[in-house]
Amino acid sequence: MLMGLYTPEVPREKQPWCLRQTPLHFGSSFPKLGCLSFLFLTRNDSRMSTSDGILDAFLALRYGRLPALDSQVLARLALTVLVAPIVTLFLWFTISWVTSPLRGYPGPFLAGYTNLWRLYHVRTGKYHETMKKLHDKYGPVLRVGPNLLDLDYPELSKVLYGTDGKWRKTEFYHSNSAIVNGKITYHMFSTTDQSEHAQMKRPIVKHYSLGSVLALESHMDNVLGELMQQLDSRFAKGSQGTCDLGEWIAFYAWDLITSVTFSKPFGYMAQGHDFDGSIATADRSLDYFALVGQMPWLDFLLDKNPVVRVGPPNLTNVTNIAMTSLIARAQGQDSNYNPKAPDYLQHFIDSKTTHPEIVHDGMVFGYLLVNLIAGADTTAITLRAIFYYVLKNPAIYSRLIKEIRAAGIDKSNAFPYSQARQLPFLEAVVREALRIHPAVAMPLERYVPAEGFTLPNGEFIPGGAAVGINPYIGNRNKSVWGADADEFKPERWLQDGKGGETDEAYKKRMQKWNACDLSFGAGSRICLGRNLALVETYKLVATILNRYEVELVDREREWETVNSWFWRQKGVEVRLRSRE
Ligand code: HEM
Repeated sequence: MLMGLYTPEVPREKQPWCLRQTPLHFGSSFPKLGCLSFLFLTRNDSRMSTSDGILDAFLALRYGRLPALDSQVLARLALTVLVAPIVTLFLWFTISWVTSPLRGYPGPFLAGYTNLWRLYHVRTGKYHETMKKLHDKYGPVLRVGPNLLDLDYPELSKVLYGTDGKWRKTEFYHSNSAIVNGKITYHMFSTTDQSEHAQMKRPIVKHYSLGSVLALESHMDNVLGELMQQLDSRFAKGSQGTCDLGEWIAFYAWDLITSVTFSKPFGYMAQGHDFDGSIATADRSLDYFALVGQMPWLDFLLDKNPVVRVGPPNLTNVTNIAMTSLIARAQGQDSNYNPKAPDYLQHFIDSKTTHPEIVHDGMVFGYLLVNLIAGADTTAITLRAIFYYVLKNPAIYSRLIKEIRAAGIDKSNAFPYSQARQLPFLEAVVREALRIHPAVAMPLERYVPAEGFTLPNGEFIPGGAAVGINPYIGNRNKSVWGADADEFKPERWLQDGKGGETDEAYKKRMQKWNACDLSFGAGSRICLGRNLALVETYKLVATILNRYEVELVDREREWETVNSWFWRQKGVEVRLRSRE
């Protein structure tokens, strides 16, 4: 019977979308199983046997002929219609579980049985911690879903996240999409189609190179100027209240991304709060994305259904700003724009001319939204992690201050990137903060290519199974980073003078670590904005610490973190004093 239900001849990618979300070997059998459950539930009724009652009901539907059903039969039919889906689901999950090729992989029983298990753990906001404990218990390969393995093999990053595009993103990413002209439209981050992705990326990728990002430095300096002015007047001079630096970092990151994108800050720093609620709404959207991604078909029920839209919340103001800026610029009426200081909007509009066969207005709009949605919170998370860990460790703080102050940059100016980038301890701090607190802390899911894959421990994963490395797990793997992998130790990124590490050995170690560090992802889907994020980060940290003495209000207090794909934090409260 099982063989009859299984239809391996239908290629997985040709199966209906919702069935592709199911355990890989059993997906197309769901409707057959449903019919079987229905027949099973109706089998013993003397008055509505499978051969008469169901036939009658079928004829009624097909030819409009009313069957001769009495009330008992109708009650039985109604009950069956209600119970059949439940029985079907139960059978479906059970048979899938029993016959799954991933069945031998270790993990909690429920995880292998249903994705609801993962959905529950994502909902707690502590997904990464649970997974870390489970890896400690079960080892490097952990079954976290009927068709998903979480791998603690950071050395496989180059394979899973290669440049050949063979390991396709899973449908986890699909809910980050919109319906445009009646069609679901994905953007560069959410498309799982590698050729569509390459086509989207080609026209704009050069604008994210380090050289292009540095051409935006004047925008960044303006934003830093505004930040210093606000921090001076609100916290560092006069009545000295405490400053929620974590919150101000978010204002900075959002104002900066809109400045480099539209030549106009959102205005969070000027107003001193999330005045339009967009920052909070972005958090809610991420909550939706992280949850629904565990069972992607939910997005069709909650967001893409034609009747009532339930979620995620709309980023109305963000989309409005993108739309009005695009229209004003296209009509030559954008008073914020200075042609001598180009911005992303101009680059995107120009790409319509350089790549007319690919780029249209809808894509320009998509590029703008990706910049705003992917570029602000991620950078803010990294900056918060830097300040939190540095301020918690007085020795690290002193060493960093000494290095920054020795550069001799006037404290009333924004720190130039060219100078900040030459500070080795600052670099070590940035890299360590990205390692210990990656902005993305859930697995970067990919499908194993058709031929399958053999793990370093010799186990084989069949093609079509989903796997992922979670940057949080990989970045704390003790065999790569050492026994102290859970500690914040920037020195680990420097050449070990005391241990007598040779230049050659240091170079080799860095090569290995660079290949294992997934803080920005890797390969063809590596973070597009990493240069922008790093330039922003170096400049902000150096500027603030050059200008102010900063201390945590309570060095013993832990911050609060919530993991919704982005691992965001709350509570970096500081006192600021302008340096003499
Ligand atoms: C410190 C800050 C940042 C961190 C830690 C970060 C992290 C990441 C990670 C881990 C991915 C890979 C996701 C995956 O493979 O599933 C990613 C992708 C991406 N990031 Fe970032 N990001 C940061 C800043 C930015 C900025 C500033 C931008 C844009 C302005 C940006 C745009 C993107 C885009 C477009 C993708 C998708 C790339 C693709 O699929 O081709 N990110 N980021």
